[in-house]
Amino acid sequence: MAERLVPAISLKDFDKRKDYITQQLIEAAEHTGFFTLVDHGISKEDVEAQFAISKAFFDLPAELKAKTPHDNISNNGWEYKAQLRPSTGTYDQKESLWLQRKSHWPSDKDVPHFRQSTTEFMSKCAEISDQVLSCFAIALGFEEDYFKIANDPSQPDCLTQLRLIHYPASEDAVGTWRAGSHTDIGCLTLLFQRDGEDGLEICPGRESHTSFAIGDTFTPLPAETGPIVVNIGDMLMAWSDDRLKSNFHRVRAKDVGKPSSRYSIAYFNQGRRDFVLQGPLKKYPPMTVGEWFAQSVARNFGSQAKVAA
Ligand SMILES: O=C(O)CCC(=O)C(=O)O
Ligand SMILES: [Fe+2]
Repeated sequence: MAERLVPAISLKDFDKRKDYITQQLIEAAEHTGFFTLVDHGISKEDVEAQFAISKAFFDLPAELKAKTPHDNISNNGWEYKAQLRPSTGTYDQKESLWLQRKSHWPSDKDVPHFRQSTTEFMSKCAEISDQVLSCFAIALGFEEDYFKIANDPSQPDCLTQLRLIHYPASEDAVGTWRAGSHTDIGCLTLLFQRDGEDGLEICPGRESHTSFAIGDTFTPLPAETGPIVVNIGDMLMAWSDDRLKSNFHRVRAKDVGKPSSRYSIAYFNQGRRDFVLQGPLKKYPPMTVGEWFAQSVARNFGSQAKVAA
């Protein structure tokens, strides 16, 4: 394990401080890889409320969760220990619910206020993502709203998703991978954690030397309710002509004792399917986000051929 700096970047007074925030974001993205956002506009209470909604869903009996089944084509819905990781050769020890604005949602009868609260949470995540991505757009030499347009979640072809995740407590989890090492396929991920539910470990893309960072050095990133952990995905790496590297991360069960449950929430900015993706230096040929995704899924998941972050 290595000590690594994970800078905390404040989004306070974003419009007034945008130039300075842009400098901080690009410095962090180019050098440390991971960073956290504070003063981002989602209160700690709102994050806790969203986690409470997530827990209420995962506490439902399996037959009620299965009313929102996972669909391999859209990658939306509830999956239980179904994500096979090439890095570990085993299934991640977790269940998750993938959502898009227009996907199939759990009913409010099963989880009161689920849809409205979660939709509002997604909108706030979209606003924060737009702020960060507009800074990256400027630094990369794109128009300021380039990523906002490329990633507009109100458009029907937008692939952006929210993922509620639960790693169940288990007697036999010691030494297992709750989530195997990977980079996210999309553009930019906002990750919410809860106080005390550690397990996330990171390895910046710049410091990894193997295809899944196997054998590379990882650093634990302690869980805290409030700050948002941000990581760059493969799509933004391609879109920046590899200037901003995607970052490896994994979730490990504790080595001793019974690991308690862990909840996390990830918001994946994944672009609009029909948008043509190309970096400002044109290092790679132009390709639609949809084509790029299909290639990336085949590379990362081979025969399992399903979209997963
Ligand atoms: O639960 C976490 O902290 C990580 C989740 C994650 O990496 C993913 O879903 O891609
Ligand atoms: Fe991830």
